[in-house]
Amino acid sequence: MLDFHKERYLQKINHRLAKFPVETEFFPLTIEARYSEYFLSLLEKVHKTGMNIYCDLGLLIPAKVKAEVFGVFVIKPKKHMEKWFEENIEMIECIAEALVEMISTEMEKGLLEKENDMFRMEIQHLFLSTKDFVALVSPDGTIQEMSDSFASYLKKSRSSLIGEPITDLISQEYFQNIKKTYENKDWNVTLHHIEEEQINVYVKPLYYLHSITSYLLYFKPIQSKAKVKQHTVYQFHDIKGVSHSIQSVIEMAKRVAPSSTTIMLRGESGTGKEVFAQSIHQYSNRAHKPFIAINCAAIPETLLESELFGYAKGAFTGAKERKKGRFELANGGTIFLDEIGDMSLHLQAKLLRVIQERKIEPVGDTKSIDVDVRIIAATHQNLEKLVKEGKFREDLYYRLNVIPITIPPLRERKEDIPILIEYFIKYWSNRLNRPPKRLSQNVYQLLLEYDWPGNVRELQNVIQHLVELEIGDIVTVKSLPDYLKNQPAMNVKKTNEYRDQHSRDEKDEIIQLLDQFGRDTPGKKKVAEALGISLSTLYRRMNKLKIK
Ligand SMILES: Nc1ncnc2c1ncn2[C@@H]1O[C@H](COP(=O)(O)OP(=O)(O)OP(=O)(O)O)[C@@H](O)[C@H]1O
Repeated sequence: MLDFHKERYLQKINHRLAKFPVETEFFPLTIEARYSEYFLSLLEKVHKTGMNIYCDLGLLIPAKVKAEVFGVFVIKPKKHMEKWFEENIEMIECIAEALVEMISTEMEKGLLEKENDMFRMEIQHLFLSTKDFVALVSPDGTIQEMSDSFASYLKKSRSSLIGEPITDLISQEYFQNIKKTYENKDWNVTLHHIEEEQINVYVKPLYYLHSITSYLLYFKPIQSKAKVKQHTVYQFHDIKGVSHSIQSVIEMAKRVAPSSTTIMLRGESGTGKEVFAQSIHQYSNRAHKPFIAINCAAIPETLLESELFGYAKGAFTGAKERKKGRFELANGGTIFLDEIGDMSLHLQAKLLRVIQERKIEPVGDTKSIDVDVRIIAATHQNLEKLVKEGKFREDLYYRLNVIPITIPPLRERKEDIPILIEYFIKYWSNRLNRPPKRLSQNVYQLLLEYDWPGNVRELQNVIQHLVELEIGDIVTVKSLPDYLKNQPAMNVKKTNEYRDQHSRDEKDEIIQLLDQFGRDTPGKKKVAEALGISLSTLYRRMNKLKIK
């Protein structure tokens, strides 16, 4: 994205040319057709050739970034100075060209820095979002980056590990072996932090100009010992929201949590179904037993069967030993069957038997095993429609739908947005090690007006993005993703309470910015820029809010 500060650059040129009787204007390539055809054709010519043109309108110099023309500076004589201009054109051209060149260099540098920042951010994002256990280590053994999931696996925070020596995790001897590696190698290591945990580490040295700049280490727990996630992280107090609708859902969930009744969680994607499932488990007397989650849509049918019910030794090629299924692993605790609407009819029949008989039959085994598991199912689909279409068994539907709990979409409980914003800002600032930011009034407004099709998960992602991207203390509209910036004006009916609170917030915000940037015109210009509004709008708001 091009960062062209037109006013600043024009000021720069005019300042340097101040002692000459000339004036400068800048024209982007996309200007309105109110200019004469002659002038437009000149602009086009400069654009196409990338060369200066001297004509009766003045001197036209192309403004370029990375050899691409993005606009044209026009330097023309002041009134009655045409003759002087003509006589001194060579000197003016020489100075002006050098100035335009300087601007280009400055912009290219800015662009490069921006690209570097973006690249760094993308890399960071990758390490934050990948489920793989990876670390980037410098040749002296310092951890430069580490995936969040690997840090969680080590029960540490990612930021506390970055900058630390890798030899805190693996032995010095292994690290020396890694350094001797010049191709992908596969080592078997024992991590210091996890007793008796055998883990494979693959090494990929990264080169720049024939020398190693870092090592990418890819850790993989040895399959037979790989653990299924059994712990929960959420409890009811983690469910943020003040709306009547979310509060009554929490109340209902708390009421039914202690018993072992089957629960069906309904709600759009990202509304918090898994958060509720974990909280219900934590609130039940099974809390100290396992909570096992499985996403029925994410695993192919053949695998899903053995994942759910396990398999006997020799059940198929590769089944070298008996494997427990998730139902068995959840024994005494809770199983969370996410995206139940995506389960095949064949597996639905098997699941129905488990519910009716409280027994499971591992694949390739004739003996069944007793299990005592509470089932919490979830779906974003319309199960009634699936039943009608013959895609979901009616008998299973009734068995699962004993207690349906529907979590409302975020757009129907907008009162929850402010508290969620505050919560996620705190969460991501801590997690990313950034000072907490504030949102400008306009950003706040746009977030309140947006429809949130991805619900709380989407809001969380947006806030993460803002905390990561914004350099200043206040997040302005500029930093919002385009789809939020450009949303059509919505006719959200704000309650008076909202409006009052917002006026107070807005007043505080403007006063704080004025204190920061100053109350003179340049200061106010900066305030307006930070708020993403024009100077005149700022004056109007100051008047309305009685700010002196
Ligand atoms: N009320 C809430 N308070 C705090 N965080 C929430 C809340 N609701 C959802 N979240 C967060 O939003 C994200 C999505 O939640 P979750 O995975 O439970 O949604 P889901 O309904 O199960 O989504 P999907 O159907 O796509 O699996 C999680 O990171 C969770 O922490």
